[in-house]
Amino acid sequence: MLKYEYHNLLASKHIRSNLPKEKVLEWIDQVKNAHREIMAEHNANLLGFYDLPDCSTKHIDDFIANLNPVFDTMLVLGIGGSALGNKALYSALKTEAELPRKLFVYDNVDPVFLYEILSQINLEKTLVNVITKSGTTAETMAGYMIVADIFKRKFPKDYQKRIIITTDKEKGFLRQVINQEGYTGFTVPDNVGGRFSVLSDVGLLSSAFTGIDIKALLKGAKDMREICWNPNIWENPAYLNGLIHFLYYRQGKNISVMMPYSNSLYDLADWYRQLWAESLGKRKDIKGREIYVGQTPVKALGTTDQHSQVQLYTEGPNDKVFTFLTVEYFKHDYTIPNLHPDREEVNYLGGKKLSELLNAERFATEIALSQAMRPNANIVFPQIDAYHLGQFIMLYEIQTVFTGKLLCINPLDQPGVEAGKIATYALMNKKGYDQERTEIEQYKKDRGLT
Ligand SMILES: O=P(O)(O)OC[C@H]1O[C@](O)(CO)[C@@H](O)[C@@H]1O
Repeated sequence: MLKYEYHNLLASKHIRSNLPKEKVLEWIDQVKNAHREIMAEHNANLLGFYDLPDCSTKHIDDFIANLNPVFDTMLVLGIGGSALGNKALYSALKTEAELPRKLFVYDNVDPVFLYEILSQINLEKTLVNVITKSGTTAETMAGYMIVADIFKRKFPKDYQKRIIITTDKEKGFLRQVINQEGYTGFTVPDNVGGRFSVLSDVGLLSSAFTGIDIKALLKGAKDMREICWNPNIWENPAYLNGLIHFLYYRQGKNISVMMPYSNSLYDLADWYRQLWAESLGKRKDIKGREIYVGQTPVKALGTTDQHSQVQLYTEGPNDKVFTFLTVEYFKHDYTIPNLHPDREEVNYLGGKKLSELLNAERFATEIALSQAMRPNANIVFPQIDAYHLGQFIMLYEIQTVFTGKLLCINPLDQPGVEAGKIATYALMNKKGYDQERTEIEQYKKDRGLT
């Protein structure tokens, strides 16, 4: 299992913090309530992500088994929850698991980024996967229309076999496109929100395509879920970590830094950023009262950011909780040769493994932060594989929903994203947004922009 090391989160002789174990214990009743609410919502079928590890993957296995072997690349067009999990899994495993097929994810509308991707892939060998739960997201729609147009022109006879679409099972424009064009369709379950959907078809299909062991991924998630059903916080890392982050947040630690000591896990921190930010950053509580809550997630990379961020982390405002991601075993490693045995400046490194240096530096940063009274946790991956990634995903999904309960907000919605989407529609002349367009024109006038 992943190891969750939380000793540097609680006050001790090493961490002078305002969070002794006794303070955590004062919250046991609220934890029980939150647990009861989560169980009730799960029983009412509202928390679909809990059940994803039990779902059959036969449709994915069959699709991959029958796929034209010419395909060696998948291009995902999606954004947010329809992209970040796919990227995180692929980046984590592409080298460690020596994946046989490639994945590109176009999750922006930056034209140069699209050009870059299209100039690197062989269209003949590329399967396009358009992923959007709502089927309306402007960024994904724009990418879809450009790429589908290219494919239709280049492969007029069989473009339908080169594009697949993952979207709601009934709703939305793209479901109609699937039916009209004859594309193969995959489904984002109703009761699974975008940022919780990586273990559904959204993330499983691209993973299975690239060669990731999706059974192991789901098994990891399932094993972590078993642990995290437990209302006892000392045996439930999702609840304990959620509670501690919540209590620190109440003490003014507004920032949660996730710092993998592994380039392969850096995109996993990006996946976490969306999960934590979109789920917990809320203006209103569940009763509709304005509360403006949320802890800002930040990603940092060890050791790289030791030489960029750690000065701030140790001596700047004490407003952060840190989470290291550590890897015990790296499949590919190097021994540093003792190139200058008589030079003290470097001979201490000779004969050591790079992974040994990496993990020593991780531990050194833990010590430095602890000495500076900065609470920090460590999540240890015995190795980077699908099984442990599945555990990590389930751990953080449960932690996020649980923390949302403690904050008395709805961790499953994202009303704040709507304002930007509506303004974009108005600016791009989408039908039905005349009122907003008029307001924007006025705004531009007031700012002297017209
Ligand atoms: O899968 P969709 O519907 O295209 O949404 C993409 C992303 O956009 C959001 O709705 C808002 O950013 C996210 O919650 C979601 O993951």
